[in-house]
Amino acid sequence: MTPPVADGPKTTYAAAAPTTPSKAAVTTANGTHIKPPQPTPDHKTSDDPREDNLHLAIAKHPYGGAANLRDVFTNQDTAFSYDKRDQLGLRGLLPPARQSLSVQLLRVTKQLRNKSTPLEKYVFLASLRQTNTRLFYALVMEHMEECLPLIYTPTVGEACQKFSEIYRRPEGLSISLEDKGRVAELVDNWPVPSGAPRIAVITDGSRILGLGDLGWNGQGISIGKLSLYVAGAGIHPRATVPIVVDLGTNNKKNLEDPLYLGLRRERPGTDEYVEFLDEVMEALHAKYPNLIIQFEDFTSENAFMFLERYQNKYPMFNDDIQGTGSVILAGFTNAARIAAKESGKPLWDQRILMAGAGSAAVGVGKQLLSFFMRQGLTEDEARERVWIFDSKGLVTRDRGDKLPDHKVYFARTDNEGKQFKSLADAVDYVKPTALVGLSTVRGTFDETVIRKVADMNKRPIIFPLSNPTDNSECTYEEAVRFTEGRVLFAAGSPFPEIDASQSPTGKRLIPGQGNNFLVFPGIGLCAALCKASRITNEIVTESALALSDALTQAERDEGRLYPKTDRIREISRDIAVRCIQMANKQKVANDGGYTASMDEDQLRTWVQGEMWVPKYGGADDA
Ligand SMILES: NC(=O)c1ccc[n+]([C@@H]2O[C@H](COP(=O)([O-])OP(=O)(O)OC[C@H]3O[C@@H](n4cnc5c(N)ncnc54)[C@H](O)[C@@H]3O)[C@@H](O)[C@H]2O)c1
Ligand SMILES: O=C(O)C[C@H](O)C(=O)O
Ligand SMILES: [Mg+2]
Repeated sequence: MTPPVADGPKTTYAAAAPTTPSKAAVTTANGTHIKPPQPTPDHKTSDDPREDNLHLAIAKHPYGGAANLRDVFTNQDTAFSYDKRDQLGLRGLLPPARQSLSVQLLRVTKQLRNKSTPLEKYVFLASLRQTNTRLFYALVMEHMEECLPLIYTPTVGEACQKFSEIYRRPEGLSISLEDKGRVAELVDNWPVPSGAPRIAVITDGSRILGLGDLGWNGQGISIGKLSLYVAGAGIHPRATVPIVVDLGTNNKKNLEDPLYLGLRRERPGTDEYVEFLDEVMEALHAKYPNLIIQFEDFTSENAFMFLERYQNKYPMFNDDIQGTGSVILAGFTNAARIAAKESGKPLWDQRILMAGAGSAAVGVGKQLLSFFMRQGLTEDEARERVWIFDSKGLVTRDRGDKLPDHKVYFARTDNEGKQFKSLADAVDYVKPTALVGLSTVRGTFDETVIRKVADMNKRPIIFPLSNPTDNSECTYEEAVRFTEGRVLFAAGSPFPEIDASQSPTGKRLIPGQGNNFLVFPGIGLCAALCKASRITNEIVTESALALSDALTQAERDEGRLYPKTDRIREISRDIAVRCIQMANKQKVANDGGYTASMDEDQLRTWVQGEMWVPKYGGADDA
């Protein structure tokens, strides 16, 4: 993600030999025999030099010497062999000892653990990524559960709030409104000598987690999400582009902060905004036609507007609407199965009350409809089982305020003129089996609310999903205490487990983390590998079903609703496989029939082989 050395000739790349399953001819649905396409070394579907696959092998740096130490992708630091040191002119530029990646890992793990605050750890990890990318990813992958809350929620939230203050080196692409009319030039400046970037995460910084408008500082979110694409789905780090579109900020604190690195102006009106985003999307797509663009942390109205505007035009998706919808559908399905089994009620007999009516809540609400519809309910019957509640109360058609478009679909018409201003009153009225929190407000699920839902249900489902941790509608400890340990729980940010000795049930209790990071890497991996021309709603729903199916019996026995996070690569691979199959079914895969020609096992082997692994030597070596 960090640009390579700015001066000197560019690093050259060559594609590594891909792993391809051996295949004989296959019979198509219409009975003709086709030989699977013989993939070129990088599965190119055209001769366009930008159509590289995920393996971007790095050849020797032509200028050698110190350039190899400064290029974050080729740097091996103390692991450079003595031969390589001679070959590259590195003698004398490194300490005499030669150490392996595993010894380097011991050192950086120690250095990480010696930092006292999460933010210091974040800065340490960012500096490592900006110095030796492979070592950074090896560290993150070896200690996934420890590093995830540092490079992602909750610490990434604090990092974004202080992003200008903790700035060390530029990372990613910053496209500001002042670049209007010349965005293509900026995109051209992105340093990828050969091979194309495959995944971009783009934010305008206007709604970072539950922390509001952070302006340019939101770039930390794009970087954090893409780190998970690499660590969690094996996208090559060189193939990722974190983007912030800086249109100014309405955050006074930032505007008055002398260290703030973004544009010092307030945000423009919608027309200017849309015109600018159109230019950005056109420029990115023109240069990189297969680039998958993930929209992240836009204010809800803009999130919906851009999804509608671009989803049938570019390979893009909105993570907060679609990724969140998918991950919650998966966890909810798993929770509902447990609740139904223990209560003896039918699986579809769920009533979901959502606190929050923004992009995340409406995205989740819409995705949850497919849960009910798979049980045989019609769309209208399914919709009747979802209530949304915002800062003004239960969302009804006759509440008296003008509802934005995205709330209208779930606005109730069956409330007989009654309005419900407090969540506790809404709980009495709705009698929910499940509470889903996407309100950004800590304490929304207070003791009264949780106890009411606990009284109504044998196994209440409570998902406080707002991020970061301080914005979570309730803590795990509270949910457990107020339900005597009966809660089926998932939160957006990680919460600690409850030890058997502290647990009201006498058993160890494990909270779920219902966060879109469990699905977006797999969706993106699918789209990048099959060169999807669109990311359809069906692909997103398939990612939820694949995630739900990924839970093992051992994980179910532990009471988990989601797979363990240290299995993220396996999960992303399996999600990618199912999504590629769906992409082929929907004819949006654009790889010349290559992935369509494989059966599921072959596809899994191939996807696994395409996933980048941080190591020295081999294709990636300097
Ligand atoms: N877990 C995940 O994977 C995930 C994914 C996406 C978003 N989120 C989180 O969801 C939150 C919301 O995101 P968004 O884009 O929808 O934001 P948003 O600001 O558009 O929506 C917030 C909604 O909450 C409502 N609200 C405010 N105060 C409330 C209260 N006291 N009670 C009930 N509702 C209240 C608002 O009226 C609004 O409808 C953020 O904190 C974000 O971090 C989590
Ligand atoms: O970034 C996250 O942790 C999840 C989600 O996309 C959010 O906006 O909160
Ligand atoms: Mg988000």
